[in-house]
Amino acid sequence: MRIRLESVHRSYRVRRPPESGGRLTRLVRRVSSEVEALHGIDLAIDEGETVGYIGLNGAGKSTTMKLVAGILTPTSGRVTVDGRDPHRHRRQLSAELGYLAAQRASLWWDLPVKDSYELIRRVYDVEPAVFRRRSEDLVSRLDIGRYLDTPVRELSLGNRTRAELVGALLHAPRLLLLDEPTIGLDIFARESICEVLRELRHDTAPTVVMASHDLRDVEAICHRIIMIDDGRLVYDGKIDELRALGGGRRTLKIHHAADHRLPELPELPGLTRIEDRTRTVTTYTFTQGEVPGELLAALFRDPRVDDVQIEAPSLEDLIKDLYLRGT
Ligand SMILES: Nc1ncnc2c1ncn2[C@@H]1O[C@H](COP(=O)(O)OP(=O)(O)OP(=O)(O)O)[C@@H](O)[C@H]1O
Repeated sequence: MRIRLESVHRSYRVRRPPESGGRLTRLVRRVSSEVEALHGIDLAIDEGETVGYIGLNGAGKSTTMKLVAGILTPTSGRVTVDGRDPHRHRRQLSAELGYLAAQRASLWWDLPVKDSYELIRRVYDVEPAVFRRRSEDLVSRLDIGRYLDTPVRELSLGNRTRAELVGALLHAPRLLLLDEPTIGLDIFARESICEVLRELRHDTAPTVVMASHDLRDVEAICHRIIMIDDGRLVYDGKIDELRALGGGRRTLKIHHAADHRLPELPELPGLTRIEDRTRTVTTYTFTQGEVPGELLAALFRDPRVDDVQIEAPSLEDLIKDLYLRGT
């Protein structure tokens, strides 16, 4: 499905104790004010794209997801999904939408997992044979077969999230909104979820928007990153383009004996010592091609140097840079 946001603003009205006044007044009186969560967001996501929507706490990610799902309406501006207002056409949209959010349970809390799935089948009118094939496949890939008779409320967070993901995919949605799908999960739960999401691309290829703090998941699933900060868009591009922003930048990490004084590295353009050095690791950044081979050879020959690593910056480093530059 195609998502468009045009100059979208969204604010919330909040009621707070007044700034001034005695303790009693502050206890009982409330004044209204507005919190602006989104300040004019423009974005376009096309059919079948997999987008990581990232931002710090309170940046406006969940607000955007709720606008796209039609749960909220913008204060001003326009949101459309396949050309339609998702709030006004919420019923039609729900047939095409899978929405998974840590704070929003879709399965029935007191029912065994398999009964919730049967209810979903009926709500979305999925043909029994198609439903059986799809549910067996998802249940086995997410490894939750042994919990099908367990009420949802008794599941651990990891198993509940896996069960919720099956529930969100049973009707083969064309749009999948994932709000922090792997938060608090162990490595096995995260990996099985990421694998299923990755395979979707070759299967039903829905449009996927995943809000996440976890860049490993975003890297594993998404081809594009949209980054917001304090309700404003600060980056929109392919992950490969973001990596290219790092250019030939590399880090040189020298692992050495505690407090070993390294020979002074020559003053080279672009070779910068990083100040977070520990007693056993000293780090520099440099531009590829600007650290001479003989310097590396000298480091390798030094008996008190244990290891020398040259690395491209991680996605996390590049994103930190973007925040520092953009704010
Ligand atoms: N129901 C609400 N009432 C009042 N303010 C709200 C409400 N929901 C969100 N906000 C405010 O809007 C801003 C954006 O919140 P939002 O939940 O969209 O951010 P987020 O990027 O999803 O954050 P997080 O990563 O912490 O989940 C924050 O300042 C938040 O406090």
